[in-house]
Amino acid sequence: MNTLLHRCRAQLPHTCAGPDLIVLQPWGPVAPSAGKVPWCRWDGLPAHINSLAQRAYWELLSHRRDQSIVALGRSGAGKTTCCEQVLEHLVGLAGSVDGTVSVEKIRATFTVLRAFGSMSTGHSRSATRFTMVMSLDFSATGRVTAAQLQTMLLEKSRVARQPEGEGNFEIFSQMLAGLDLDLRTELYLHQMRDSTSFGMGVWSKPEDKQKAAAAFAQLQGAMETLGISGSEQRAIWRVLAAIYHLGAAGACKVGRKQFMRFEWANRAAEVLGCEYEELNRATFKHHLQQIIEQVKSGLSRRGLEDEETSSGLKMTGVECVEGMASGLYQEVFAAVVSLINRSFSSHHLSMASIMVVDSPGFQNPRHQGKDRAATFEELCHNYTHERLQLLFYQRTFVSTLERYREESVPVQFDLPEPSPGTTVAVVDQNPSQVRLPAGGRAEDKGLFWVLDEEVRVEGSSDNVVLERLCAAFEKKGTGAEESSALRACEQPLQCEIFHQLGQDPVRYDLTGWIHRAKPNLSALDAPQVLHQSKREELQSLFQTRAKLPPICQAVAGLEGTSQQALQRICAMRKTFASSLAAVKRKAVCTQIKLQMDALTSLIRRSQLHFIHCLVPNPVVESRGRQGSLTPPHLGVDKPRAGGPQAPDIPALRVQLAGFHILEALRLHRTGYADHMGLTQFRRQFQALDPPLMRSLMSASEGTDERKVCEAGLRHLSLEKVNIVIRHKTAAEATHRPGAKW
Ligand SMILES: Nc1ncnc2c1ncn2[C@@H]1O[C@H](COP(=O)(O)OP(=O)(O)OP(=O)(O)O)[C@@H](O)[C@H]1O
Repeated sequence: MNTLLHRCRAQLPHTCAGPDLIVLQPWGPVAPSAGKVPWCRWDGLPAHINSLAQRAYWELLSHRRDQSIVALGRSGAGKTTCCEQVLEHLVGLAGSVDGTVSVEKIRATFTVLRAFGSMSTGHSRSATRFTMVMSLDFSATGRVTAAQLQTMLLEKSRVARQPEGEGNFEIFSQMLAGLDLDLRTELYLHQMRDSTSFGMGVWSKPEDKQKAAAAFAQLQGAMETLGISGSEQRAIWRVLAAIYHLGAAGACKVGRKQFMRFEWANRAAEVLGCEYEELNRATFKHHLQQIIEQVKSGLSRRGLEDEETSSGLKMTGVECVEGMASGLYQEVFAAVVSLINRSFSSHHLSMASIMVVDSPGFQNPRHQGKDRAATFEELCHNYTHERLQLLFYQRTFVSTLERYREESVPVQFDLPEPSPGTTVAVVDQNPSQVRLPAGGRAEDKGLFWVLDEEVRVEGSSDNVVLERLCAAFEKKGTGAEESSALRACEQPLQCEIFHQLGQDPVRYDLTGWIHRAKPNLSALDAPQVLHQSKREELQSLFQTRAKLPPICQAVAGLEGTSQQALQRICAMRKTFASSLAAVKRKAVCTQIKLQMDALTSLIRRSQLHFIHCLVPNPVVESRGRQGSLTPPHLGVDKPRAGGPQAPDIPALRVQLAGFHILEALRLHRTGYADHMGLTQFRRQFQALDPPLMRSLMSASEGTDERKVCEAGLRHLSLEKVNIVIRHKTAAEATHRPGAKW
């Protein structure tokens, strides 16, 4: 038997509501003095974000349970800034066992991550383009023992292709502006191409180039703080320079697949420390590359045939070069993550961890006043965001109501509708893996599955993908628009997904998506080029990645020595192992879903805290666009003046409603804010009244629990505490205090 004590809300006037924290940026998406964030609220009180960090820390110490802090919100709402602040605060508050983890190193990590993983977009000057979990491990005495960074879902295709008006990863412009002359000459960057390569090295004003050079100096300082040696840094610049040369080399658009400008391709090979022919083969001649590898590893011809079939549509020369560039970038990014982890690793024993999760924010071109439809990459970021939102929904509403029901606690509250699961299903529903909603059909697959299937069908097209999607998810008839999660637009190959619980629909253009879902064999061959480099510094930097199973290639940070780190790595690998067939098929879209599954499986067992970041005054919310259904509250066009602006109330309403914030507050007020098991109650109140605790102890061994508890609580003047007696669930029965769930 297990007694649970519910504290009434009336006794807890200061507890936080369902959403742990709502952060409102005072200055809008771009700070007036970028870099110096005014960390104060409207009323000038100290920022609340530190209180949330503190609460997670105390929960970790008192329950000995892992904690996760997840930031949610639109792109540019301040999630990364919040995550950095949380981590800095935790490290400053708890202190480190031996100085392995320090506030300076956390800052340096974010400087490095911003350079390698962010870019300037219409939403933000530094928009994150990957998802990360930064874990801090704590000892039993509450000090930080180690940290580990894991990253996934890097938008690597950005290296070669950017939407109009948006930039490449910041590191390229920083490096091209800031490298010293000697290194520049060594890497053949002293003489740049007239036209830009992959959109790199473009500065609209001379000051921008100066700023980029200053940022590069800062980045080098941060890398030194993290113990990244000069030779490791040079190895990184070599790969980045090679990507630049590949962009300059380009590919012939007609005839044989080959580089268009031989001399630039030759430079790429030289800085990578390989022969031109090797690079040429890895980029264009995958068939030959596979034969060589299979002869080396002694595999049969059968495996080769599978590979050929899985390549689906034929790749063009341009796609080959782009794939090689993005594959190289993924490897360099992973190497940077593992260097950061090296700097934070230790062998000290840890009790539990706090994981901080940051991901690219929700994005809709309409927020920037743009008329274009969203891209496949934007869909992937929106999917990531909604998967995390679904976690919030399940924790805040589904689990809480389930607990009330199990414990027969009367609470008048209906599960809010719709759930973020509705739009998540449009993207990743697989009828063979889930119970279908009423009326659902076995062939109603989500976009990712449809794309992975169609890419293997000879002669299939984007149109077929859209048709299958509409047949599965578009509802027709009266009132369909309110309940549908998707609708086809008037424009060809376009559809609208009703994200954010229908509050913020995004119009997508599916042109070329079937090509996006195609495994890019050049990208898959890129690691080989690095592993076989003749340059020692490259070899030593990338050899450790060579030992990783290829299924985990897209996830970085799968190295670590401490017990906590190994547990996290194990949780991630398990997810990929569960869908080995898709991984073997190199199914691109399924792997996006698997990366998200890996992230959720990592944090699901921990106690979750959410930070909802809101943008108070988005650039422009556009009115009634062609082909898109704009809710009336979005139809506000506002001129933007300099300085702080008054908040845009309709836009804020959309964000609040899109998160179910008010419902979460309502459940918090009508339900019971806190609950506590008998064991924990005993631990917490032991010192207050030892005789009461003794009687509670005996109560759990068979006497009338309720009466003893009531008497005891009266004695402690806690009459409003609600006592529920119930049998332990199977999970609780196997749970040992202090052990992980
Ligand atoms: N509380 C704040 N007040 C003012 N400016 C802020 C605040 N938080 C963040 N900013 C600024 O807003 C910009 C975007 O912040 P940040 O990169 O943290 O957003 P984000 O939500 O992580 O965006 P994305 O999802 O695109 O990565 C930065 O220039 C940052 O300096």
